[in-house]
Amino acid sequence: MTPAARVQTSIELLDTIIASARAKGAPADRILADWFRNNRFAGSKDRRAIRALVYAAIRACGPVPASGRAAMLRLAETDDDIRPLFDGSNYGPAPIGDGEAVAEGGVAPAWLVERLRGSAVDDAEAAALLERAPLDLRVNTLKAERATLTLPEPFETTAAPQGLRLPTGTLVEQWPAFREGAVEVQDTGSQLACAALAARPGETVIDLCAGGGGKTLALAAAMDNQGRLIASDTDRGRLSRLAPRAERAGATNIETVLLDPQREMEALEPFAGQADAVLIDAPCSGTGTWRRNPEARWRLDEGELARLCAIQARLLDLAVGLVRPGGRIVYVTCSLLDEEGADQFSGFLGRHPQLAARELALPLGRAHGQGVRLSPSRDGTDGFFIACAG
Ligand SMILES: C[S@@+](CC[C@H](N)C(=O)[O-])C[C@H]1O[C@@H](n2cnc3c(N)ncnc32)[C@H](O)[C@@H]1O
Repeated sequence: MTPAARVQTSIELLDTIIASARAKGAPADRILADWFRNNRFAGSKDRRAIRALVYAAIRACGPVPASGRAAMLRLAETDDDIRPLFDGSNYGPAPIGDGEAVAEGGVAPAWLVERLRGSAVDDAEAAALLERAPLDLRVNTLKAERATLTLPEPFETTAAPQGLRLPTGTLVEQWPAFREGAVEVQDTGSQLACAALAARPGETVIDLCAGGGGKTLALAAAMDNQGRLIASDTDRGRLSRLAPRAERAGATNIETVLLDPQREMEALEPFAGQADAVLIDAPCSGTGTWRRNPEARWRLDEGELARLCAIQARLLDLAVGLVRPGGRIVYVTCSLLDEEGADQFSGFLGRHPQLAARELALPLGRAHGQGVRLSPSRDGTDGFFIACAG
């Protein structure tokens, strides 16, 4: 493909991604993967270039752009290589017309920028939410140790006890160490969220929103496979991905429990008052993960945010009935919005005066409200709010 044809293809893909974001349909990654599968004439260099163009255009536009072309024109304002490719050549984009609409730039839609400012996220911190994330790994101590592990490519260690960092795009899935379960892909912030729970061998631990089990596997390793680790979620599809991952990781103490939304306690009743620790990795807006998923800014609206906040509050209250006296509840969101983090947690403590915030000794982050905030600009991790009550 010519460079101009790559730009035009990216514009058309952006049109599909924009329509899908408005309709809450397939995510950008899936749309790209489908296009690559159905258009084999695009070679690996074309695919790489198109992916880079599409994601750079998504990052360049704050609010949802009117069209893929307007989004690409926004990117062209900061990338001098793109503008000359609007040359009307075969398969390339038409020349730029006088006064043609250019999409709005910025970090996010205006209402969301306001909410971030109101959550003490300054402009530099907000901009860092859109930088490209490195690739972080966690060494799985059920199979290996960071100090002695050898890998095919050089790596740095991170502040997480078993964290490694490699350049974005490293193809770790092909490494024997990955296939054998010695390493897992996991952001350093996520690793620290697990460390905050300080799960110990022999304990009863509930990972209430386990999803595909990214954090469950880290908890199993911290527990050295000893004790009970209950992984629950309302999403059957996500939860079903946990078993093969656990097998690969050599994690043997995990029990999965599928929850009925609104009636979660029915399936969790056997564990009422039993848990030493409950991790709530709550569903949230994901503002802290825009580095990986910049298009999420276009999918969120105020109604959805309010809906997520209501679920978070309900899950926090529910966890109180699961912990034994003296047990601990760790609340985590990958968001920098206070309504999902510091304010949500304070509201929770206000409703449960028998509980108090417990101090977290994490190697990164800074105190925020009654918990800790991790941010891409200061900590080099995804954005998180993490707090512990007991
Ligand atoms: C942030 S994700 C969890 C990610 C997961 N812990 C990991 O590390 O890979 C939030 C999860 O909460 C789940 N969820 C949503 N509503 C829930 C509810 N009412 N009870 C339990 N889980 C819920 C979602 O299905 C989603 O998997």
